Amino acid sequence: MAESDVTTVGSRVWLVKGSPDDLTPATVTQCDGVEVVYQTDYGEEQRMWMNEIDPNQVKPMNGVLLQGVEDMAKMTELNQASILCNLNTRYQQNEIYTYIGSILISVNPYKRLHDLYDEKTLARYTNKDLGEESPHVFAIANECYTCLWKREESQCVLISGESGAGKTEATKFILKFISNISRQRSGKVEEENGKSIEKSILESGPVLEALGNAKTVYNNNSSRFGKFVQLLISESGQIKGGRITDCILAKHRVVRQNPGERNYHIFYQLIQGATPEQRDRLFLMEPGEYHYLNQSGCVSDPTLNDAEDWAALEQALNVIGFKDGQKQDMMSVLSGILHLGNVSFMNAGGAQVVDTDVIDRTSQLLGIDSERLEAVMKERTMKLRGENITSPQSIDQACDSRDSIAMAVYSQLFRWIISKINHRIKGPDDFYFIGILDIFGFENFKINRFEQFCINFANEKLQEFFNRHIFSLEQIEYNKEGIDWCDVEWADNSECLDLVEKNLGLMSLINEESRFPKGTDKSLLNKLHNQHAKNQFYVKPRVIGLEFGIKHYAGEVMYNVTGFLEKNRDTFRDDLLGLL
Ligand SMILES: Nc1ncnc2c1ncn2[C@@H]1O[C@H](COP(=O)(O)OP(=O)(O)OP(=O)(O)O)[C@@H](O)[C@H]1O
Repeated sequence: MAESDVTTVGSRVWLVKGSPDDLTPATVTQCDGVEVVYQTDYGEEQRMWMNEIDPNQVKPMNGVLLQGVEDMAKMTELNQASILCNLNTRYQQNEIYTYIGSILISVNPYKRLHDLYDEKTLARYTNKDLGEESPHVFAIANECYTCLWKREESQCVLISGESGAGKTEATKFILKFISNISRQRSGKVEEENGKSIEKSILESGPVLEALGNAKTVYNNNSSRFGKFVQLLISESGQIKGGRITDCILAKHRVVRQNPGERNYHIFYQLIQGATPEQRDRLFLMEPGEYHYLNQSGCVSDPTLNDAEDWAALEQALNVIGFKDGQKQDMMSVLSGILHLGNVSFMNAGGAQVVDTDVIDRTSQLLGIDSERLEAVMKERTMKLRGENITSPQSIDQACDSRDSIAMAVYSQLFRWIISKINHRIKGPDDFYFIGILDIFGFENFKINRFEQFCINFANEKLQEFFNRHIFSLEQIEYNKEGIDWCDVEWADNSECLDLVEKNLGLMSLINEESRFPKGTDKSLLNKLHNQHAKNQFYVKPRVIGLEFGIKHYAGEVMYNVTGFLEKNRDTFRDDLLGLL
């Protein structure tokens, strides 16, 4: 296509609004010789008299952008507008992947694109140099794989993006590609054993998703934990084993969810998928009858089939090698957690359990003594001069203890399952590995709580790593090799991270206030405001309420401090389990 002018119908142009960098892509939709109508890509219409068109306000779009550019590192005009415009042009052509150098940008199509991940495509990207074929997640996987030998060191794929961007799906495609190439390298003798380890690694996906993913308002299969999957590769190129490292599972979801969101998938899957005998043994009821599932007003999602997913989970557990007894124990613990949530309290000189049958069922399912369980929730025991002093708890405190136990039990179950998977897939560590890091994405809701604070902090850290890797370390390397380069300006987020994690930073103030017996969310907020109001990355709202804000690399997020101290304390409370 020829370079467009700015008045011919169909031409693509940039409309300049305000500063020269503030560009909006638009198309000429009408021109009668007197007036020109521009339709922006964002749905707005702008009219101009032909004789008043200012070349500084309307610019023809560069020809290459009209078709879309596969590698944006090759674009002469590289700014936010041209990047977005190029991604949009390609997206309209069902090209969801675009490179910027060796970085792959993926736009979530939210629909299955024909042939994009089939056998033929797998073959097309195998053993090719990066850039030889059009951009694809398989090309990145292939590059990682071949770099094990080219660079003689382990490789890592870092996947980042906001919640719902497609990180977990990308992780699965990378695993699929590497497992396919590994299979091709298999010698006959090793084939059987290798196949089962590789299958177990692939099947760990549905297990981890059932336990660690949940429906949120952004994504109906949102990861609420981070994972680092390592594939151990042999010198001859086969997957010989793997390792999964999890980080910060959002435990609070087990006991409370925001409106329209759900608890972890596995609870609903168990209820919908259990056989009648299992239902009886586990005292299962409908989701709406459990306090831990009915608070958000959402127990199902039309795009999720819990019964089918339960069947897939059972099959995955079988492939990984979970024994029947272990699966039954897992189900009992899950049902035990649900029943624990239904334990309620009344006031009679301190918290008393309303219905002891619920406690009995819970303790039977969790395999613990019912009197001990009741006592841990009703009473608080402190050691004073070597003596144990017991005092009754209020209803709120008892509910708090109940929820802490539920969260701790769930997180232990999660850990236990990951350790079982790791035991199954462990392999020799004598060559290099390919690591894939997939963590929960950046979030900015109407109301953001402690969970979002932790998630966004993790993403901010990841961004720092990315910046260091792409910009700082690269520039150091250029200097070392005496390569002539001009300074690249990049948004350094280290000061924002200092605000959160340095001495007297937000994190340490939250920890300090959590240890303070008289600390409240309000007193925490005052301390945060007093200490950091002048920090350029901190936002102190003009009207003082319950919020403070952080100017993250991905945008400003306001956090509501309600529950900050309670949730932060919960992270230290796994030791409650030790009491049982
Ligand atoms: N390449 C793709 N093709 C088709 N659909 C996709 C693709 N990537 C993602 N999706 C769709 O988008 C949904 C969200 O993707 P995914 O769960 O991978 O997001 P995420 O970035 O991991 O989110 P979170 O941070 O919340 O875990 C998927 O359930 C799927 O429906």
